[in-house]
Amino acid sequence: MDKVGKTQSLRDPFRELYNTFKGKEKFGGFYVGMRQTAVLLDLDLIKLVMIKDFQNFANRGNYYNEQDDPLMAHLFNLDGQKWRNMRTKLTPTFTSLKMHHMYPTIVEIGDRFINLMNEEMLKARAVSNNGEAAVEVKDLLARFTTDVIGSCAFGLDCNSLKDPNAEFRSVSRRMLAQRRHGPIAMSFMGTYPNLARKLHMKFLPDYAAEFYLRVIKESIDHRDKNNIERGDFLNLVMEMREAVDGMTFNQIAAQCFVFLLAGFETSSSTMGFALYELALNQDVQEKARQEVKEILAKHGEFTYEAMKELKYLQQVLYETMRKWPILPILTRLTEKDYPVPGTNSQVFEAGTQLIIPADAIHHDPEIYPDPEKFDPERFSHDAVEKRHAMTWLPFGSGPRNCIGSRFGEMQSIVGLALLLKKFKFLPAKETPIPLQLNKKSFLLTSDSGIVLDVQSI
Ligand code: HEM
Repeated sequence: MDKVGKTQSLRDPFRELYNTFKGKEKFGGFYVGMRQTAVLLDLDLIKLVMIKDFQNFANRGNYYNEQDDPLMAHLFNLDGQKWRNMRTKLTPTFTSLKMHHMYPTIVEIGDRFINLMNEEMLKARAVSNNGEAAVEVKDLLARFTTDVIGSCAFGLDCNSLKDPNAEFRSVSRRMLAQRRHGPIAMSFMGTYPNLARKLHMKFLPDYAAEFYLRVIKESIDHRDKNNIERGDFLNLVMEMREAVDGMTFNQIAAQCFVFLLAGFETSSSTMGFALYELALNQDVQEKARQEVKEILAKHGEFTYEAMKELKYLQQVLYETMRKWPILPILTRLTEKDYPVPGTNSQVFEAGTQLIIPADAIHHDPEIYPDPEKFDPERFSHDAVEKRHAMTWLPFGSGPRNCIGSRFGEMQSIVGLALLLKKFKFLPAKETPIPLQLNKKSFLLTSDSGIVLDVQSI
């Protein structure tokens, strides 16, 4: 583990551990500081933890300090009854009906995104000396998803597509690139949360907290002053102020913060990985493009129903998320002592941190033969039916899974379909093969963006 952040990324030690002990043990263990940690190696045990015996593993046990760092008391970090109440309140955000309503906005922003991609391609070609138009696509994708989540969830125009240095995008970019603390302080906060809170230790950099709190406050004030009701996420959380157990401004702001952050970063990274794989696998790219063209010709325009018919593109997305799960490991905390079924009286003691090595499972050759191969056929209906339910975990699983999975999937499919219709993606001279990962990030992300040769078709 001490190589993580230096020569290894977070996924690497878990792959090693999984590959060494899988099939021999149901779990492997070590200590992080004073905390007992078990890495689950058995799919049935993972299913028990995430679904069947979920009541005993509902928490993640992440550090947050509500007093000094209020934005971090969000759904991903909350535990216990606070999490349960909040999850119930936020669940209606992405019902089918709401997704249907948001869809035209995503396509509209998508069209602007395509224009921007075109401009960037022309600019790159104009300065190229080898005929390539080498474009860094990941930041463009993040500008697309920032505007989508800003608009769909908050009715905000984040302006990221028009202006690359728009405050919204630049603060988010800086915050994701730099951490407030190094690994020692992070481990201290995880191991001694109560002491860390007494020491007023925060997670978020102050400039980011100030920015997000200001933007969220301005949005709420604007809606209050002008009596605006839009039926979106912001509306939903604003209504919670009036409930008997009403939420404070800081509690609302924390949920807005995590929806903004998770809304753009996860989907844009996933789409970046998808384009990278499509550039290296031209046959897959062509097949996906043909599907997009056929479905669009059939429907005449890119409607919600048309999007739902893009089955092969969905397989491309699922295979991308198998190879490149944005959260390479998932975590749960043991609440009460748990005798591990099928073992010789082994017990997860209360307080044991459990790790589900999603990335390692996704690369197990016994589950996915030739795991480095990018093969969307792995996600045909029949192939999926034959696999254990815990073999694909990009959105986690069970009651604590990703609350925005359907929205993330929808915006990724729309973005990819619009891109494939207009552009062809190829590796550029400076595209690193294999892709280099950012070793300091908790999230799986490429080291220096994703540069591809973009051609119009
Ligand atoms: C491709 C896109 C996305 C990926 C790959 C992704 C992945 C994940 C994963 C792996 C988890 C942890 C699940 C677990 O522990 O079982 C998670 C949780 C979460 N995600 Fe996503 N996510 C995506 C999009 C989104 C979007 C669009 C939103 C909101 C707008 C969102 C909001 C959240 C929140 C709030 C949680 C915490 C849920 C809880 O603890 O109750 N995610 N996500």
